[in-house]
Amino acid sequence: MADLLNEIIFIFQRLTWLSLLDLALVTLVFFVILMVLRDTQANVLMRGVVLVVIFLTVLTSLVNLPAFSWLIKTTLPALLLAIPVIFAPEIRRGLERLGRAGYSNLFNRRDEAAVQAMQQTIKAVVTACARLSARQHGALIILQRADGLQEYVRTGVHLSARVTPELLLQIFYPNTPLHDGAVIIADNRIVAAACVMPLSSSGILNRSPERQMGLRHRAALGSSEASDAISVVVSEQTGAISIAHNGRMIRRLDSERLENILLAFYQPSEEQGVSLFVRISHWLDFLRRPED
Ligand SMILES: Nc1ncnc2c1ncn2[C@@H]1O[C@H](COP(=O)(O)OP(=O)(O)OP(=O)(O)O)[C@@H](O)[C@H]1O
Repeated sequence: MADLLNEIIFIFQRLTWLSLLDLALVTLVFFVILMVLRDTQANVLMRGVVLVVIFLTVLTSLVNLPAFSWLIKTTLPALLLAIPVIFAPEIRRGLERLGRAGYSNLFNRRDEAAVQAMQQTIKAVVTACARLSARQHGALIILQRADGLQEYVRTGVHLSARVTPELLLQIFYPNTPLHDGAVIIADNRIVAAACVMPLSSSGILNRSPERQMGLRHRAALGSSEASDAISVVVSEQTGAISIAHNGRMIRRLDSERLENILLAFYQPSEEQGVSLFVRISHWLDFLRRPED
């Protein structure tokens, strides 16, 4: 312990402006990495790795374990190299998001027409969901945000149509050619129907009291894990409307709550409020669940 303290004092005594700049650059690199990995599964792994590295460094500096130290020194770089390989898709998405955030902040001032178009799209989705729910017609609607969904659009039937409740009702009418799969909405257009979305592997739906949740809900959750899209799902069995975002699902929404949540997601200046709002909704949903 005394050795460690001496080492720390030794390091502080030798601090210069240059070494401070050196430290600042390393901190900046870590900051950028964490920003890129924010809200991805790689972030959780990264935190785990950092904790393990800190723990092992402290352990090997406190206790003299030569063989163990050798093992750590030789395996750790390989482990660090493996992370970008394992999480290549998440890192790519994070970098894309970072690039787009800078671009949209600089050049994308939302005009009134864009806001109105977005509100109309949300209204159409909400109206369609309310009717689908009343008829107990299953539906899965994916609202694209910053992350592109082209790879999933390719799995479905290309449409490029205006978003209207009538069209959504028609698409999800049982036993019609397009009713199986998801509708993807991007830039206020229905770009495709009957799309195959990624299934969630997080197991959240299995851990929930509602074990009957099947593939449609897993696809809704999976889409929200694989991108920043918002999934709206109407259950064929119960007519219940749910929203999935960022790997979380808010269940049993009425039209008003659905509309409020969707509108909140599209208010760029209220990012903080959105997450708080969604968290509160999620919490209320959790509290309500045992009564159902
Ligand atoms: N990967 C997928 N992408 C998009 N849609 C899918 C996918 N897998 C299944 N679906 C849709 O989900 C339907 C099957 O739903 P299932 O009954 O298993 O789900 P559920 O979550 O229990 O929903 P519901 O409450 O509506 O029955 C399929 O007919 C198909 O339309």
